[in-house]
Amino acid sequence: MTAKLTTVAAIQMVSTPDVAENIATARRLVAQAAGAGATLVSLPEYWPIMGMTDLDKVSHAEQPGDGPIQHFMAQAAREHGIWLIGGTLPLVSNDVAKVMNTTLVYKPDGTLIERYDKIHLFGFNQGVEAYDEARTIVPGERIGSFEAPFGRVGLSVCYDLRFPELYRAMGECALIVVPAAFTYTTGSAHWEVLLRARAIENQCYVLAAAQGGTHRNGRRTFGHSMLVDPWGEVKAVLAEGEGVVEGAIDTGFLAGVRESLPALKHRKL
Ligand SMILES: O=C(O)CCC(=O)C(=O)O
Repeated sequence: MTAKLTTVAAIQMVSTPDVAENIATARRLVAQAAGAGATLVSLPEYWPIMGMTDLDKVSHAEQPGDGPIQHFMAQAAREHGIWLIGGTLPLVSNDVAKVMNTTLVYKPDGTLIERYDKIHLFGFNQGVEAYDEARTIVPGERIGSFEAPFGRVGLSVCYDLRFPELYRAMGECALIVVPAAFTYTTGSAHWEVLLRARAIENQCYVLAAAQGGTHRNGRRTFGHSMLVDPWGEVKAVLAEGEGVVEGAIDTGFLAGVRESLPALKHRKL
């Protein structure tokens, strides 16, 4: 296979409770990424709505295939001719009190090609800081991936990053994406090491688009959107605030890492 270079981008946001405002921000940052040459762009987890209570996400959930958030994503993919990984948005679930935390993937012609519902729901209680996604989210049950021109792309969301068996179950991917809204507390301790570990053990690129900053309800997210290469090196990173992180997927480098250190072939289990 001839080596191929593809520019990819992670969008970092500090999303607000205002869906229209977040769509306007995403529109501007996706255009910036595409203008700089990215042909695959990922938005962060909960990019259309953050900084309220978790329960408020339920009232903003869209029906699959309908609503301003999905309309924007399909239109942005088509307008820029990019693969768009739509971070996550709240979609209605079969429980009226809960949503699915969902990644939708659009092809460059704006067609929806994949849906992944976050499987692992975050729970954390340190006394002053506590989260329990299971109160408002229904977990997904199906692994998500799709074929891009440079290879297979595996889908995961935020807390999923802590479960290496999910990535093994995807099969060999050239790229794993991790839209996230990591807490500042757990992110400063674990985010980079987990992303680099997933890249090293799966010998693939990892693109993580994050929320990064202080949201209107006072919640602080860790940011540090990044691209990690299959050797585990961080190629690009943005610590905090809105912006775009860009880098290249190099299939020649990927093949070289797998050839010189054939750990994936040496698996016994
Ligand atoms: O795993 C973590 O430390 C953070 C996860 C998280 O914030 C989430 O899944 O929303």
